Amino acid sequence: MDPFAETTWGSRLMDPSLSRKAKPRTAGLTMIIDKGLGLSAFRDLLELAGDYIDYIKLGFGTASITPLPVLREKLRLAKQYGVYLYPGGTFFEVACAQREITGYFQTLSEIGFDWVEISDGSLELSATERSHAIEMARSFSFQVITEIGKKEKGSVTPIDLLAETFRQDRACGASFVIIEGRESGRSIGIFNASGEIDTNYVHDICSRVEPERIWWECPQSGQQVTILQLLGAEANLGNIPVTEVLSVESLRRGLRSDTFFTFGSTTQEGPV
Ligand SMILES: O=C(O)[C@H](CS(=O)(=O)O)OP(=O)(O)O
Repeated sequence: MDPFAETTWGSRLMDPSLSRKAKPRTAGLTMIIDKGLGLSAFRDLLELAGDYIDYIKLGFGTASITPLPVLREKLRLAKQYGVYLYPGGTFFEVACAQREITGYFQTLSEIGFDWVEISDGSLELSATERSHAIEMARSFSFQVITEIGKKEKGSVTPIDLLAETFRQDRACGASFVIIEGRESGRSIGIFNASGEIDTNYVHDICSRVEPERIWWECPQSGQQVTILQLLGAEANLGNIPVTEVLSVESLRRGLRSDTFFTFGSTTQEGPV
């Protein structure tokens, strides 16, 4: 039970209709990256912050080396807390390189996943191959997230190619499109070598696609602040470290100095 919800001010503070929509939501989504949490830590995380987590990505191909009973329990717990669990895009790319896409989707479906990620960060997929993969995932009844961007250091997707890939992914049935930021958030896509954001590029992207369908991979705290200040509290954020969920939610609600006057305070003038 939230102690603040019991108080007059607290009930207003925590009222989702005033600040944050309750789950399941379609905006202000938070995706976190799980790189190998054990079951106790996973359960703890959901117990503490399940209300603020929309998606959990099992990073890389870790789903395949997690003991199956543990994986199944993670899926069960995630569903119990209204969180969508899905394997990272690299796992799909491994299956792709092995020409095992059908087996990949079949296996994930049998285990009980509902969402998959289609990406080509480490390999080349033609536009036709990419569309085919999305459509095949949809034929297995998966909800699809795609990702745009190469994992190579210094890689930036030209805006025309990004917009066209986005348009095509959505036409094939992708629900959301991730802008690649990796776990580092450096020297890739919207980030320079120091992790600073190219805000012009971000605005260009938003002007060319449906911004509400984008997830911005933002592993670093300063990057989360910048994106939320630029795009608003309802921007979708991804690759959030497991220890940062409450911190990101605090940013969204103006409960941290960085966004205090942007989202938190409704009366910014005059004495308290
Ligand atoms: O989980 C993955 O496969 C990778 C990990 S990272 O973001 O490149 O560090 O992410 P994805 O966005 O799914 O390609």
